[in-house]
Amino acid sequence: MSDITAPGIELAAQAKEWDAADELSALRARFVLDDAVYLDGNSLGALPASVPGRLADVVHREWGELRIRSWDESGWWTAPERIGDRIAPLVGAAPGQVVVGDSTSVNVFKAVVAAVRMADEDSGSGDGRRDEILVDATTFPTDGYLAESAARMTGRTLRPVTPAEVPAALGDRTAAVLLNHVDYRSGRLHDLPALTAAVHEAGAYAVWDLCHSAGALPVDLDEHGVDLAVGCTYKYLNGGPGSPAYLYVRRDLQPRFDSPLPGWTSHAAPFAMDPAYEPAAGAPRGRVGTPDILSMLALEAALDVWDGGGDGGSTGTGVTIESVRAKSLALTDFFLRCVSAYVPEGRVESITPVAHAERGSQIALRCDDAGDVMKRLIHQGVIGDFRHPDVLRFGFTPLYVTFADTERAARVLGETLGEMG
Ligand SMILES: Cc1ncc(COP(=O)(O)O)c(C=O)c1O
Ligand SMILES: Nc1c(O)cccc1C(=O)C[C@H](N)C(=O)O
Repeated sequence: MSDITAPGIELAAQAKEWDAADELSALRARFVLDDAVYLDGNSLGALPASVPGRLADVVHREWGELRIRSWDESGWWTAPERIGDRIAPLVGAAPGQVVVGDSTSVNVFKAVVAAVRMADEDSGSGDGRRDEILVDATTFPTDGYLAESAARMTGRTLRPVTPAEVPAALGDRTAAVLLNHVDYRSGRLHDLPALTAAVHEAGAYAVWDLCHSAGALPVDLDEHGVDLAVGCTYKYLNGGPGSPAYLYVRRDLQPRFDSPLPGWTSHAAPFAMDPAYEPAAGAPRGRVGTPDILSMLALEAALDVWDGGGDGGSTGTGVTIESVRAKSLALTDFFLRCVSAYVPEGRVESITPVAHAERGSQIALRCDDAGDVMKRLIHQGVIGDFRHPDVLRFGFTPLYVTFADTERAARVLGETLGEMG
């Protein structure tokens, strides 16, 4: 039914030209995709083609045949820190500072409590003089819930403020600040370097949630002196549903990282089974219990996409986060251009900033009847998601989303809204 208009022909031709010139275009073949336009990688990344074979090997050989020996011989025991070191370059961290495990929610709790304990240690007496935790008032709810519990447990007050209000809210009462790098709803990218510097200026600790930025844009944790960071691996890192999250603890803070969940796998000598707890050195201090090996090794295989692996390296494509960011911005710019060409005037309003410095890798459009609109889009093979009460969210994963996908998504959106009147 699509009646491509003159601007439509021009946009479709433009998409074709950019796809042909795209240095990342070969990567799409490394994912299991169909004819649908998949713009929900900011919720659940697509399946990397390397994962099913690797998981079958883990199940049949490593578990089925080697059984208990795999903890050593197949490297299961050290998987959390080994895979942490695979994620580290994607978030600008030198090796030895990222450990994989648990959910983002659990890691938020560990990081916020540990940050407050460090603030207590700084003030000497541990008397709770720094009695406030600031939290992003617009955060994905789990971070707010966990920060509230962390505050209650450490005897602090939780103060929700928007990221823009953080500099003015900081002071000598602030112990820790929990922020999102990219807002899950609007797609707004917050100024991590400036906000981290402001938190430090106030003598407090910065905890960043990287769920919506890691794998989509440079984070540069080490360069900006971030204290602690957490993030999930099932969005832009394509680790699979419920794949384990990660925790970054800056190297010089590791000896002071006092986990509120000191499980036995974070012990310096776990197999000594010592009743007295002695924390491991380095990133493994952030571990809790037995790692979830199946999910973790699926994630490890998924990360092959980044280093030209997954196909034996035959394409030899080393993917840089900078090239991913450049394509992400080109895709979201192009989507906004196509939306203004195809969508009836005034029917949607972008709540994602136009400025590149303030944009993550998604476009969020405010739209009447957004829930109904998204159902119709999905029915026509354009998969985004709906966020209550009126937001259409479209996530752009540069590893597999094309410019042709982008043009088609906007065109179908325009047609759908045109039909709905
Ligand atoms: C910013 C942010 N933090 C945390 C989470 C969720 O964490 P968890 O993996 O613990 O469900 C999400 C999405 O689910 C998120 O978008
Ligand atoms: N983690 C999710 C899940 O288990 C089920 C459905 C959605 C999710 C999500 O990741 C939601 C996502 N963080 C968001 O930005 O809305």
